[in-house]
Amino acid sequence: MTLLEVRNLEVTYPGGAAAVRGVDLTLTAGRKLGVAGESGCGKSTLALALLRLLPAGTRVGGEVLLDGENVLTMRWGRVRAVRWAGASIVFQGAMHSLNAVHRVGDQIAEPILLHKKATTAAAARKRVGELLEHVGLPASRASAYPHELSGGQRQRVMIAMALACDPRLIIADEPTTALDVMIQAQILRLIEQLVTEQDLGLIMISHDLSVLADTCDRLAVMYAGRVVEEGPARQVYEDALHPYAKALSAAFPRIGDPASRFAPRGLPGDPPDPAVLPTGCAFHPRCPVALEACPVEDQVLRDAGRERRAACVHVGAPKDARSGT
Ligand SMILES: Nc1ncnc2c1ncn2[C@@H]1O[C@H](COP(=O)(O)OP(=O)(O)OP(=O)(O)O)[C@@H](O)[C@H]1O
Repeated sequence: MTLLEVRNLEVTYPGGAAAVRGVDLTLTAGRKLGVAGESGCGKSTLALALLRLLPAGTRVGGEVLLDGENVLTMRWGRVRAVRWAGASIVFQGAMHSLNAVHRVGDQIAEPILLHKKATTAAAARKRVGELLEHVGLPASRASAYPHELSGGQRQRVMIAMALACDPRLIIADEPTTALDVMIQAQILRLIEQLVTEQDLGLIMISHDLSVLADTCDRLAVMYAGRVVEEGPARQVYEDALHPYAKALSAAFPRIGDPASRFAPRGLPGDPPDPAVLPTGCAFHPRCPVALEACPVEDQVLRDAGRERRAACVHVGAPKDARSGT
């Protein structure tokens, strides 16, 4: 069953930065969608837009259908009910997301009481203990302050908090970026396990394509606010169709491929300023296979077969148009 359907989502910040442009995404319960791309491509903006967490004055268009209800047009009272209980976000860097002066148990209990998942303090404490154990921490850690926990433990607390009101969708924005590799792997396995056990939907955001390819079923690669490629995660990672997705995946060394370890290929140039985007395909100034038409014609996602889509003139184009300039 479709859990989340994003249709033609557009986000423009005050000042004119077009951070998300015409994004369409679909997610089914129990499935994991990765969203990848360089810093500034609009990943976090997309996550924030899904739960209407963007700053006042931001222009948002399109539809975000969560269990069939459009989050973008619902009343604020309903939005507050949907946050935590319908969908919740795990942000990167738990130290900044947790309040340093409150015990972590009290912080997890807050949404539980607010959303009436427990009506007494004792029942909320019991639920906090269960949640902590569920994410691999002893219930007794509820009395700890954030600084008394390791980075991995704090991120487990954030995950427990995200699960507190039994959401159907978890949005994890760089959930392991601040952690060392061993702990990162543990947290990723935990998230995967919880998603499968509880039949949740997961949107995981990362600049690291290899992490997403390992964790997710499908992968969407963003560039300048647009999804430029979307498809089965391993295929997009190992055999990308869009030149940007190809460059991004080549930037990560592969286990078992010593050549790629020593020669990661970077992409020249920087992503464009979303307030002043290049004409045509926004990737054309950096694209190694741009054609004459690319500065003129914008590209949208096109069906590329085998459940894959890409927004490139070379995908689904007639053969004689495929020679690069
Ligand atoms: N509050 C804001 N006001 C104006 N512009 C913003 C605001 N927040 C983000 N932006 C701009 O929107 C664009 C997308 O930012 P966003 O944080 O969504 O990218 P990202 O892909 O998540 O990057 P990162 O990986 O660095 O978090 C960037 O150019 C950023 O500068």
